[in-house]
Amino acid sequence: MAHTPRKRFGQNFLHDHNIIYNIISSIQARPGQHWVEIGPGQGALTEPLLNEGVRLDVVELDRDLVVLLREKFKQYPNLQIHSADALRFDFSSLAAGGDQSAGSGLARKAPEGARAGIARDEKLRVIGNLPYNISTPLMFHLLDNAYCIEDMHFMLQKEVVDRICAAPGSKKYGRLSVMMQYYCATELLFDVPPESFDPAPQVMSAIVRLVPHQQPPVAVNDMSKLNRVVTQAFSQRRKTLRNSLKKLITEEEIVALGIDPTLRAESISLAEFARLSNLLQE
Ligand SMILES: C[S@@+](CC[C@H](N)C(=O)[O-])C[C@H]1O[C@@H](n2cnc3c(N)ncnc32)[C@H](O)[C@@H]1O
Repeated sequence: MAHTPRKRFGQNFLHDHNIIYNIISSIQARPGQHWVEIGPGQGALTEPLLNEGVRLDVVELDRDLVVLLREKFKQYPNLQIHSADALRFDFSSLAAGGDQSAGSGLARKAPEGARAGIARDEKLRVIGNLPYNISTPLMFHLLDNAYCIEDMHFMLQKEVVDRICAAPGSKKYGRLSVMMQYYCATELLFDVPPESFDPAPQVMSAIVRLVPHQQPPVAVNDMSKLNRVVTQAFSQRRKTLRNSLKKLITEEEIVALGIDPTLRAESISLAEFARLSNLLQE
């Protein structure tokens, strides 16, 4: 039976074969790799991925779609379908060694005491045409398990991809840019127009590639402090640092770090935010 797209689950199904082909070409899936797809829907990306010979776990919230997927892909032994909310799903349980290992030190909740690392070819490769309303929390949830993730490819609102990839000095540069770039190398691959989906969303979409860093790109003593400084600085983005951060850091302290306190948050690099955050007491 045909499935009627459900707005509450952010269902905009991809039907443009050229876009599907471009996605599959750019991700370079190889037989034997372990992939995870979030929100497989009716299987627009699932089928070509399975045909690449990968091992695939998919996580789908809509139970009707889970039934449809089980029927449609019953001949594929390389597919595991999880009827679950991706926001609560324990992705580390899928990786080789489960939650026993940690490597980069970048996992937001790296398993305690484990430093051994996990081999590159055992890491998960993640893909998803994400429901736009949960895309940001879902990316941060996945980054909790960055140590077991090789890379992630997501279809997101183009506006969000632009913000993730923005460099200092750009109007789009903000909290999401700084925090995502701390965890990952980010790259916009290509744009996807609304008519590629059914139903067509109101906005342009784009594909982003996120590759978790093996080592932190800058030294941050405490991620919650980095988050606090960045949030505070961008909550008043028109103000200079000496004004926006005055409750947290004095002007003299900013100067002592070699940072111009008359600059605005949008010109401050990740490395400078890291140095500012390392000054915070509590
Ligand atoms: C934008 S659609 C993409 C569907 C399909 N991948 C495609 O490209 O046509 C988003 C999918 O994510 C599913 N979804 C929504 N919220 C979810 C959640 N919290 N966890 C897992 N899947 C979810 C929806 O049911 C839907 O299948």
